[in-house]
Amino acid sequence: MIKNGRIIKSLSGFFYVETEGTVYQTRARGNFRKKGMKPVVGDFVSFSHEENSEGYILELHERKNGLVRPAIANIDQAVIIMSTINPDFSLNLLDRFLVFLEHKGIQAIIYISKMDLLGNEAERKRYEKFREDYQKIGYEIFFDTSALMKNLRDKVTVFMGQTGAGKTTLLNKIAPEMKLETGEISDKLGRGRHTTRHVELFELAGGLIADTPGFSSLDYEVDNIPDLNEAFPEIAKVSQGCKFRECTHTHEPECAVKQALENHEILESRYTNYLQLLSEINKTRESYAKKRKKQI
Ligand SMILES: Nc1nc2c(ncn2[C@@H]2O[C@H](COP(=O)(O)OP(=O)(O)OP(=O)(O)O)[C@@H](O)[C@H]2O)c(=O)[nH]1
Ligand SMILES: [Zn+2]
Repeated sequence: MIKNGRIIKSLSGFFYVETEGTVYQTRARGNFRKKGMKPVVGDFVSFSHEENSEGYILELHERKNGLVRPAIANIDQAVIIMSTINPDFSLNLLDRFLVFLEHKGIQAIIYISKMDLLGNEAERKRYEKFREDYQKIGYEIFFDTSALMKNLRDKVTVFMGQTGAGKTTLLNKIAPEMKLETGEISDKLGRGRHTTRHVELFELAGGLIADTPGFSSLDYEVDNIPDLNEAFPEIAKVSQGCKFRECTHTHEPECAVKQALENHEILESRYTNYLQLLSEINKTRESYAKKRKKQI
């Protein structure tokens, strides 16, 4: 019998495919590897299933997006967890996460942890202002878990953030009954560099979530993005008014982005981070070009 479903877990060569509330243990047929395709958690697949025997994945359906580490496909959204302190809040890091997600076509949601550690009202106001600014760009920002939870329903969500930002704490708050499992994911699996990653989607708050243990900064490289402009939605929008279509918003005349910056319609920190990323991307390109020249 042939069925369609979604891979919700991959472990030791097996893929666990869920369809209509039942999970089937399957393997991938060898011909996927030959084609350089590998099923990953989140993939929609067709698979064969016979009574009392192992199923086989027959076909991978088209992916809308995917991450390499952890290997997950068809992600609806990512919650970026940033702490106020310990580690210190950084707009630069936040913008890097956002650019990475824009590039991947994954909707970003921002959650600020450790708001309770803020010293006074003035500090809190700064975060309110930051929330206002980023909401204008189009990003949702949450300071508390209950509002965040409502946004997890019917979505496949990944959580990302620096070590110590409070990922595990947040997951435990969202689903206290999962305490053991999140502890298990965080402590035993996928921590070491060379351990095989166990990837799994859990049902949580009416949606599916993937914890992403040991997500390192290398996993969200942003120096290979072909069109940085597009990864900054507010810059992309304004740049339609630039005189030159290929405007990089650095030195060109009649640049609408620089104009918007002057008018305080674009945040200075966003523009600074844009410039920094642009220069990193250009450096990477140059070093590739040099390498290629040497080979020739
Ligand atoms: N006061 C306060 N402490 C928090 C909050 N969230 C997390 N912490 C603390 O911050 C530390 C790190 O939190 P974790 O949840 O382990 O962070 P993590 O992102 O899972 O870190 P890794 O497991 O290293 O990836 C712990 O000591 C938590 O108790 C918060 O909202 N308020
Ligand atoms: Zn421009």
